[in-house]
Amino acid sequence: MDQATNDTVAQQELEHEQEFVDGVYEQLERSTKNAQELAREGHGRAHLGHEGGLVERDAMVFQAAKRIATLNAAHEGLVFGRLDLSTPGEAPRYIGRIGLRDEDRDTLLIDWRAPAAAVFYQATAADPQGVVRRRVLRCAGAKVVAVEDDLLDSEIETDLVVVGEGALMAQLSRARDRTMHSIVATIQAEQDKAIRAPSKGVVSISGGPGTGKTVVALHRAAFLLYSDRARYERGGVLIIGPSGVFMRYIERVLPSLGETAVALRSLGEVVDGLRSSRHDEPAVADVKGSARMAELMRRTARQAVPNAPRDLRVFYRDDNLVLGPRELAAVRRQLLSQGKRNRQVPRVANALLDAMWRQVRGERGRERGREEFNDTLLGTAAFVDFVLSWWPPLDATDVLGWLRDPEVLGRVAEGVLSRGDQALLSRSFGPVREPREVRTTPDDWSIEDIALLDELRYELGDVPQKPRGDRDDDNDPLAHLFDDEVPELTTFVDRDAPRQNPRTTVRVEDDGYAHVLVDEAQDLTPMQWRMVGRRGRVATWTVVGDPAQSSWPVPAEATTAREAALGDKPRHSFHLSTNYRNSSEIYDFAARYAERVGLDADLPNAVRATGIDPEERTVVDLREGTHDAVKELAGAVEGTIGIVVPAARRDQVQGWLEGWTDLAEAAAGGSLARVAVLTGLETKGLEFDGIVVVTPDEIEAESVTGRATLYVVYTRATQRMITLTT
Ligand SMILES: Nc1ncnc2c1ncn2[C@@H]1O[C@H](COP(=O)(O)OP(=O)(O)OP(=O)(O)O)[C@@H](O)[C@H]1O
Repeated sequence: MDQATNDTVAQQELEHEQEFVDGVYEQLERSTKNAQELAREGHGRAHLGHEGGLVERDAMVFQAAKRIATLNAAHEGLVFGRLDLSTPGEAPRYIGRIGLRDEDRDTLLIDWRAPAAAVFYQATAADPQGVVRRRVLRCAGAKVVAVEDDLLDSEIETDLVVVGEGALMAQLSRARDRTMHSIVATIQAEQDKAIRAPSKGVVSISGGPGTGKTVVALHRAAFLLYSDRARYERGGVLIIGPSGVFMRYIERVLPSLGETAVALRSLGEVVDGLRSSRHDEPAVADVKGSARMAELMRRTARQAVPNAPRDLRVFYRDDNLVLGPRELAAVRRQLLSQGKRNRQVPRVANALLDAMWRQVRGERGRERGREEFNDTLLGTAAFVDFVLSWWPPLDATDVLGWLRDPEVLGRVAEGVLSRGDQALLSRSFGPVREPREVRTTPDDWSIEDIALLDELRYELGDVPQKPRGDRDDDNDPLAHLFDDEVPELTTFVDRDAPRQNPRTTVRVEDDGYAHVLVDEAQDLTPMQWRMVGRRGRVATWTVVGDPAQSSWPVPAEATTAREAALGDKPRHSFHLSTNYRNSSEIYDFAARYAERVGLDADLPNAVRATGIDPEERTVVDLREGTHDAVKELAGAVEGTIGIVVPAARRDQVQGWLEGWTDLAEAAAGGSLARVAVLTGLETKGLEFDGIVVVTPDEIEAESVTGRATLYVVYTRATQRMITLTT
């Protein structure tokens, strides 16, 4: 066929597909209207006047709202695939982001996750699995702009035409914007296997940079929700990634696949009510992340409250009752031997009463009996105040704050941390604060502290919930402490604690999920594995990572913690071997670096060549050199540009960038929005069309794992990379 004929054929195919796609969008409109109608009808049920009507209403409105959300989310690129099969007379199958039936309930569009769509991803020329032609439709909104075909079975006599250059290459060469996109149209066979792996135990997905680990893991989450919706929607799916920037980068993928029932959390946001985006400096982070901190937290959770009263004195009838430090220490030990500290809150008063009752010798006191003794003391303000300040319900943030006192830190760190490590911790926590005067704020905590706080939450336990209904008040002299009628003790937790401390955590028993997906798993510290592990005790897991990109200095310790978190669940491993991100020139450069510095890297195969090698420049003036490099890239690439800098230069370079007005003019759209300044660690998981690496040797020297970080940096660019050395 000559070129003109080729173009005509391609045009005819486009028009033909457009007709089909138009029909699908019309059906989408009808389905949305039907769902809205259902929602309205559901609301009507509430007027039926009986309770069943309300239940029905809730169920109908809920189902309708879910359907409407799915239909709305599916608009962009709704139809993306078509399969022509070798079975004579079988109509082509169209594949979409969601499944759709027409008014006669006949299948119009197959959900990409359905078994009938699997061959779309798995068929190859070597093993066509009954597929003659696979077609990818590229759409802009509802308009079909291109079709890309693969003829898989050339043995079969067919009049099907084949157009396009290949969907994958077209997809890989596109300009990058600030968010990750779904790859439903071009999932590759090895990726598809990991996505559709059965939901048992732990699925680990490994592979070098840019092999699609993140995007595959997200599609797997969507697949699990589709294949076992009741279980995963009810139990929840938790997705953990390294940073807030990364979470924002990936957050659109799942909604674009029609899934919204997923919790996306960075490592600084895993604990409800706490949020941190600040890392400690590497040396401090190494101490805080180490498994030794578990013992330190255990000991801290058992310390006496700083500034708590040291003795309790009450005069009862004829006796002067005194519990001094020794007696109080014995009561403390006895309470702690019965379980977690906060769980003992309802028992504290009784334990103290027991210890004091033993001192009642006077006849008048003995005669009146224990019950009256209890009533009298529980009605005494001094006693109640003592209970509250000696054994208050504790929040993890308060308890971690105790370590600001070097004396407390020295006590709990004895034999666990060296003096040098203790000094690092002290410096990071800052000076002692007056309890209850200067409260801690969320900004006080680093990402590394969040895992310590979680450890403390579990060590402290929850204050038992107020017993309801089945309380045995007669036999439990303290049951009334949990009754609304005794305001002081009850409302301290309910009212004062949340007001003074907006970070009061929810109960630990609410933490579990049905599926936990950990991305960039090679970077979790042992303490973070403990934190994440607690969320997935009964969950199925997907664990994604590349050991060569790890910035944790003691891999063996992290492996042990990871194994403990995953327990004895069965494991299934998948390995991805093609780098879809970097041009082959850029990846060759990165791979050579990895070999040179002795990283044990898993080197994937980069499939896309651009003919442009990365450039290593030596500059006299770094500011000017950076400016010129960014300007050059702004002209050369359409999408995002990353300026990667050592942490110590971040503010400086950010300042330069803000002053470069000529760059804003040069950048497309007259804005610098597509240019970002990041540290090496912050680039984890992200990608940019162009990268300027400012002083790579300084990035490498920044931490003991600086070489792995620099390798990560070298594998972020899709099109162009310039390194600058002075
Ligand atoms: N089958 C595919 N079709 C189109 N694009 C793909 C495919 N697989 C991966 N990509 C693209 O390749 C890029 C890299 O993917 P991703 O970020 O998931 O890789 P990764 O293995 O997690 O990388 P890293 O470990 O380096 O952070 C993304 O832009 C992704 O959309």
